[in-house]
Formats: sequence, C-alpha cells, structure tokens
Amino acid sequence: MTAELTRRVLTLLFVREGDRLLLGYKKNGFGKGKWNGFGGKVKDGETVEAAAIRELEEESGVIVSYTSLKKLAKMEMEFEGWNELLEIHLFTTHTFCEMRPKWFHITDLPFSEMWADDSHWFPFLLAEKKFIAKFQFRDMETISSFFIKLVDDLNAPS
Ligand SMILES: Nc1nc2c([nH]c(=O)n2[C@H]2C[C@H](O)[C@@H](COP(=O)(O)OP(=O)(O)OP(=O)(O)O)O2)c(=O)[nH]1
Repeated sequence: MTAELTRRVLTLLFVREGDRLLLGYKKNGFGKGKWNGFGGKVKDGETVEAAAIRELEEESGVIVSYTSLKKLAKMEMEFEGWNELLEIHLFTTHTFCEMRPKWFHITDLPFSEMWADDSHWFPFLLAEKKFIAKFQFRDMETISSFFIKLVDDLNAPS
C-alpha cells in the first residue's frame, strides 16, 4: 500500500527581460547551491499569485505587478522515500514595476547615465566615509555649485 502524500504548494517565478533571465543563488536550505528562479511556500489563505509576488520581493527585492504574471505550469515532484509531494506553480514576468536592478562593478559604474552629482560623492560612498553635501542645480543635468565635507558624526551641528 502507498502511504498518503502530504502536498506542499510552492511558487517559482522567473523574471525575464528580452533574452536575459534573472536568477538567484540559493545559499541555504532546500536546493542549496543551485541557481533558480524565485519562490517558496504558499501560506494558508494566500493565492499562488500573491505568494509568487511576495516570495520574489522577499528573495530579490524586485516588485512586480499581479497583472504582469503569466502562469505557465503546474508541476508535481515526488522523491522516493518522501511522504511529501511538491506542487510547483510556475510563473514568468517581463515587467519591473519601478526599478530594474542590475549589479555593476564598482570600477565600471555608468556615471553618464546617473545623476550629475553622483560622481562627486560616490568615492566617499564606496570608501564608506561619512559626509555632508549640498548641490545646486541650474537644470536637471547641470550642477552650478556644490560642497562636500567629510565628517565623523552626521548628527553633529554643521
Ligand atoms: N527549478 C526548479 N525549482 C524547484 C524544483 N523543486 C523545487 O522545489 N523548486 C523550487 C520551488 C520553490 O521556488 C523552491 C523551494 O521552496 P523552499 O521550500 O525552499 O521555500 P523557501 O526556502 O523560500 O521557504 P519559504 O520562504 O517559503 O519559507 O524551489 C525543481 O525541480 N526545479
């Protein structure tokens, strides 16, 4: 006689941009050491769509809208000797709601596509030095004057 299997409902969401796919490296727990899409257990009373969006945000910080989700599959995984069956709801999305994350090397930052003031204070940010600064802009792209001062205590009166 086969033992009754407990069902564990999981989500798996892949964020895609053109020909590129965002993956995460699982550092701990189930699937440790594997690259994968983002997902996890569906909580009691939660829809699989809500769980897919929540898990993506918890694991990557990326927020996508409910309407951008495309459900592609429901898969079941059984492992010999396990009394649990995995039910995986597979989704894909092509849209980031507001910010599209991307890693840059600190020596290769895209300053020409960043705010004009950033190149002035990034050296301090990268060195993790505290500073106060003020920038005056002629227009959105042009700084007319600025100062930057390294400080020990950001709460001290300036
Ligand atoms: N690509 C791929 N993903 C899989 C397979 N099997 C499997 O569970 N997954 C995915 C589904 C889930 O997104 C994830 C497993 O969820 P999990 O149990 O590790 O959840 P979690 O650590 O995030 O836990 P929690 O946040 O929900 O507490 O791995 C598989 O065979 N292929």
